[in-house]
Amino acid sequence: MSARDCDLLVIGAGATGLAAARTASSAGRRVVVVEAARPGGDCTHYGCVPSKTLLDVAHRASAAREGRRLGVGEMGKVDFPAVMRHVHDVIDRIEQDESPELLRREGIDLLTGWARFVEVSERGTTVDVDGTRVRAARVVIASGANAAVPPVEGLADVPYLTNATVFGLTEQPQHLLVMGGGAIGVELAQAFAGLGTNVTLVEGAPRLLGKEEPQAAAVMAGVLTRQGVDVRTGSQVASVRRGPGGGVVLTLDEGSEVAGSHLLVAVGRRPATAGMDLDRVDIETGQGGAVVTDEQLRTSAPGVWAAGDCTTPLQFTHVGDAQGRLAAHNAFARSSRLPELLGGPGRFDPRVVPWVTFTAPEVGRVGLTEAEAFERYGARARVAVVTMAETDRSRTQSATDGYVKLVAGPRRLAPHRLLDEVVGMTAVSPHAGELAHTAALAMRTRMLAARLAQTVAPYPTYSLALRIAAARLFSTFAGQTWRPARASEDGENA
Ligand SMILES: Cc1cc2nc3c(=O)[nH]c(=O)nc-3n(C[C@H](O)[C@H](O)[C@H](O)COP(=O)(O)OP(=O)(O)OC[C@H]3O[C@@H](n4cnc5c(N)ncnc54)[C@H](O)[C@@H]3O)c2cc1C
Ligand SMILES: NC(=O)c1ccc[n+]([C@@H]2O[C@H](COP(=O)([O-])OP(=O)(O)OC[C@H]3O[C@@H](n4cnc5c(N)ncnc54)[C@H](O)[C@@H]3O)[C@@H](O)[C@H]2O)c1
Repeated sequence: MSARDCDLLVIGAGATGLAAARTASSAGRRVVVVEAARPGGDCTHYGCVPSKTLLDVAHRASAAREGRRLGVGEMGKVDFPAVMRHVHDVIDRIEQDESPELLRREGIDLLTGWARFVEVSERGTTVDVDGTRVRAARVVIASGANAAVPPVEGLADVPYLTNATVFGLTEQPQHLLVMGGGAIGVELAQAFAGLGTNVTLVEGAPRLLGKEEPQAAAVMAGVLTRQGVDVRTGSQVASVRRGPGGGVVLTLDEGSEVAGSHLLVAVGRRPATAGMDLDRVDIETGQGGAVVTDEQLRTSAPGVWAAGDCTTPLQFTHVGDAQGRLAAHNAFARSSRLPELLGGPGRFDPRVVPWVTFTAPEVGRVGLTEAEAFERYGARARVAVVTMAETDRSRTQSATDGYVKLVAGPRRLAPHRLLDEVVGMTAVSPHAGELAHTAALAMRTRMLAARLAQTVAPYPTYSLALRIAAARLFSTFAGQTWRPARASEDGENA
């Protein structure tokens, strides 16, 4: 049996593991990364990259078809196999930034195989990788997550797709059934519909995008329906069976049936923590098998940190990247008494994490929803909304679905309206993700919301809608002003 020694062993070469490995190697540590499959993980191969590429093509196809209404000649015919080749070309190009050769040049030793814990002690950790023993002073677990498969009757007996297989399609599905109306379900429903597939989207909860403002979900349900997606909310899939001529038939809990050629299961993601012998070394796991960590990303075992999708409900690449860097930093922190900037340990703060659903329009979000702000501050939380229909940029782009909503809250020690700060933003608009970063910057720096109102935004941009929303927190603009936040989830506010 061969053996290796290193300063840091990272389990998983996804976005999180690579961030940890690169942080430690650039600080001069000897780093080994163990990866069972290919470097890049879900984001590069089965997640962000293929889904955003597919959405981009679908948006182009939809725009080309819509162009007829605006006086542009007929276009937008889709060659599905060529689209999928393009998706894989993009993956291949991005994969080059994570290749084993490049990692080696960065001083990172990539070991292919499956990691299992053998022993953890104050002196270090031993991990087995398909027969090779790796001894490491410190370990970061970054093993990611897999598609959850619900215990629905008959599901195991029919062919179904998940994010791990849907981007491997080479023939266009004629009718795609999507189970789950969260981020994956909504993005891929719009992508396939834009490419010309019939799509039925079945969501068990009363509305789509359950983590977002109800108004955002209502806008997206309207947009998808207009694009031809059959949106069934409040419908649980009770059972699944093969269709008579192939394909799949879903029986919904209210008794109706819906048939399609393909089924995509997109009902959430489960931390990938099985098969690593975590219990053998007393690494605590919690809900759904997630590795339990503290704010410094320490696990219950000495010398072992964990980060990214295997630990957090915030399953995003940028969170994995931030946590991976932090875990590697903390693993070699100079003293627990020093602040992070001077080499002490840092804490992960989940409050100011933006995220984006990359539909058209995008749904960008950071911080609290209106209802969450009401819960925290009561009616002292204030809300200002600008609709896309009143935004000149949206009018010039014929993209008037959606709105920007800014939520402001009082400062604890200076509770005066003029000193309110931004505590949340939801934007449903083109480029909403970019607005989410502006709002995140305002929150991270605890900027006065009034400063956002005072900052000149170029005309005509979507950022101007954010500035006008900020202005409405303090005055009346075009006849509209702020209102106190409400607990109501009735979707009537936007
Ligand atoms: C369809 C889809 C679209 C998405 N779109 C976005 C988006 O637009 N923006 C965004 O921010 N996020 C998006 N996400 C989420 C994002 O992909 C994940 O948050 C991110 O990839 C998590 O990175 P990770 O490194 O923590 O995990 P992973 O990428 O899952 O990497 C974990 C790696 O660990 C390896 N591994 C696991 N166990 C072992 C073991 N015992 N031994 C060796 N190797 C092991 C796995 O093979 C894997 O490569 C999307 C996800 C999906 C599914
Ligand atoms: N743009 C992005 O950043 C992006 C895109 C895709 C995924 N992601 C990440 O991946 C995570 C997982 O995405 P997801 O969409 O799989 O999960 P999700 O948790 O966002 O949504 C799953 C949905 O499935 C529904 N559901 C559960 N069981 C069901 C059933 N039996 N029948 C019908 N509906 C059912 C739930 O009510 C929920 O609305 C996201 O939360 C996000 O962290 C991010």
